[in-house]
Amino acid sequence: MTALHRSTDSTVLVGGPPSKLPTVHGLFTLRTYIHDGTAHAVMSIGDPAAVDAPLVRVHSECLTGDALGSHRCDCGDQLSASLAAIAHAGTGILIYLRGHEGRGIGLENKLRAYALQDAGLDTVAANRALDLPDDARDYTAAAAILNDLDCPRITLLSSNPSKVTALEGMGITVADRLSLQVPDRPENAGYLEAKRRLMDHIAPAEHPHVDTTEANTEGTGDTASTVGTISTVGEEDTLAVYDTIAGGDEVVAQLAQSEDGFIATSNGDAQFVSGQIDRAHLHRIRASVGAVLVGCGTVVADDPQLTVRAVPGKNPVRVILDPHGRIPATATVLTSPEAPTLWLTGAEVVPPKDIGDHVHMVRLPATADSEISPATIISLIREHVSGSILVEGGGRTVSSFLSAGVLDRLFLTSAPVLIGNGVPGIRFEGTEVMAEALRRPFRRYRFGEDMCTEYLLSKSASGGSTENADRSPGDASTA
Ligand SMILES: Nc1nc2c(ncn2[C@@H]2O[C@H](COP(=O)(O)OP(=O)(O)OP(=O)(O)O)[C@@H](O)[C@H]2O)c(=O)[nH]1
Ligand SMILES: [Zn+2]
Repeated sequence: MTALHRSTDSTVLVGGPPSKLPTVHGLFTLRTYIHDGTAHAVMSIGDPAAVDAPLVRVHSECLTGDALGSHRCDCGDQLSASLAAIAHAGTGILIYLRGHEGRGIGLENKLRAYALQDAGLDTVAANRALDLPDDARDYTAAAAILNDLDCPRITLLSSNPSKVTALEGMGITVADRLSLQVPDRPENAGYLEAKRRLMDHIAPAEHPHVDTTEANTEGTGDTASTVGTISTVGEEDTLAVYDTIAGGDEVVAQLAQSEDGFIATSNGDAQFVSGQIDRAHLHRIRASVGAVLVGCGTVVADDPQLTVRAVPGKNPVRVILDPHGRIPATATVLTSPEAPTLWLTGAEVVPPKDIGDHVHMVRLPATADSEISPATIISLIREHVSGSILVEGGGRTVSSFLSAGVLDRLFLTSAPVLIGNGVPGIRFEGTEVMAEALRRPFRRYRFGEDMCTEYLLSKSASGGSTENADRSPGDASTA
């Protein structure tokens, strides 16, 4: 890299000296590149020139989204998702293109366009009403910078195919394009929809992209070396585990809890412990199973729909474990026919009169201590539904299935929040000796801010879907 360069279009490109930039995502190197009188900021990690097709984000300046925290657009989310992805990869470049504000029309015009959008126009129509181009951005500087950094072949983080075309038109090879996974926000849903409909932006698949390259290596429980990750980029991969669950007859559990082990506050407020990616993950599991089971406490507290909404897919049969008929007649699972409901109740429970056709009451066997074993419940469900079963909540139900040893797989998501006291997540009678505590092969995924640990509890789960599982620390132990 030199301080003075002639770029491809013979405009002078001047690179400034690198300095350190510690960020929430990690330590980057920052330098400016002045191109045609505009200073662009270039952040990098590692030695991008040394790898084939490093991750590159070519980010268009957006004062409102990047700096002011606006949710009108997805720029701020894309910026931080790309920095996180680059930091996670350990190598990559973010080129922050100044002068691109408002797709090149400048801040003042963008705000004029916003005012028109407030009055009902979409993002393209608003530009046109102002006699401005749909997209006035020029990527010459980005191509020149990439050439100067010796990175003419890249993996581009973007949902915009015309960015790929523009860069390729200037001699950059886009070996791959990855969409960034950013949160769904009601405030920018219309804008994103318009970008997809009118500007050919590609919607990312609504599932996490997994990278388990670091997952679960052999060792002695050294956490640093046993962390696998899901990066939030990418749309090409699904978690292979969803296919395994969909094609099998496993008992899978999922629970999201705070770092200190609670699923809700002491008032029962559970909105929202974990983030959008974990929610998409949960919906993806729902779409992969034949039945989803919750305890009556969850229905009473949350009135869940238990349907598949965040991803495409079929609704599973909803199974409510309610020995004493505690759920109200107004519960969504009883009143809304979007999916069949199996209502597991005691013999004495009288159903409401106008119960919907989608509800099938299944009587639980009478037991001496009124505690029906998880194994009995599973076989009862299997009499009515085939495929895998998801045990979704609450904490008591999931914990009892875990400690009864009937789970094949547990996804336990830990959110970076401390509730202090509240509705407990996983709790079961523990061991006195640490060496006897429950350890199993596991994989870890990063769902944005959340960390999901997938415990491979049964032999079939470990053998079935992970190459690494049988080399893991916990495999030999039992509890
Ligand atoms: N004119 C105009 N510009 C907007 C509007 N909303 C966001 N922008 C600008 O759009 C630019 C970002 O472009 P986007 O279309 O969101 O995304 P992209 O960079 O083309 O594609 P990605 O690489 O997927 O992010 C930024 O400069 C924003 O300031 C709007 O409603 N009108
Ligand atoms: Zn923006």
